[in-house]
Amino acid sequence: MRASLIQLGVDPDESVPARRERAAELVRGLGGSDLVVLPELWTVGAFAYEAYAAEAETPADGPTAAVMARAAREAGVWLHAGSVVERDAEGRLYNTSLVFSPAGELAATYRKIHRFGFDEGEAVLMAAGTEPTTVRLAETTVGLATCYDLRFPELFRSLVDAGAEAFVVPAGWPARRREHWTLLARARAVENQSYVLACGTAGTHAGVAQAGHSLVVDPWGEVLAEAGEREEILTVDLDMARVAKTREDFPALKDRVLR
Ligand SMILES: NC(=O)CCC(=O)C(=O)O
Repeated sequence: MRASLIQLGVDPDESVPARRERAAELVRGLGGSDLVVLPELWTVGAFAYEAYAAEAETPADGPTAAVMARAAREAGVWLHAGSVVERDAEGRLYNTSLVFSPAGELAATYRKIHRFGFDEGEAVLMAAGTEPTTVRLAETTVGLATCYDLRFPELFRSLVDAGAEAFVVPAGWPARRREHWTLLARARAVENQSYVLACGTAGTHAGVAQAGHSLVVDPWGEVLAEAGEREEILTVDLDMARVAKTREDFPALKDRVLR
């Protein structure tokens, strides 16, 4: 599977509609990939809490879904379009990831389960998702997680139990905890003997400098590709047979005692 991660810059001087169109253009340029990934809340900015409500949309037919569905279709790729601020029928907000098929159909959504901010920001403005989610794409079972979820290994283990061979993790991770980002992405890959595709944002929004450093980690924990701090696209060929091979050669997952 050829996967491309778009480490998008979130610049407060660029309007959300302009960024949507720019992201769509980047997706259209990646037509040779099987899967394209965008970061967490790249429209509004993960830390731009005061803008969440104004930018909230519906996952099925909101402005981001419309532009991303078209981009997936025109590029002929599976598109993990990162996450948007979702508003549900009761007015609750969620941090919701959207996955589109190459036909431009919404194939999966995932509401972020672990909200960041302790007693402020996302943790109080958003409701928590409750459903660990996998999606079958390009002959691969992919587990979905978002940013802060990376700190909760039990979520990833539940995704492995549901068949995940790779995890896609869109994020808006701050530069001041970059070491944690890299370490946790590698840990989730090693302990679950799975690929990790972790796609963050670049730039500074709401006064929070973003880490960038999106990375792709193989099931042995090796970093196959890592971005710098600026906007960048990573393209990596993943040998999905390596998941089964790693699990067979070093069968630690079979030695689990606690379930
Ligand atoms: N957007 C986020 O979930 C940020 C997570 C974070 O900053 C951290 O876990 O550290």
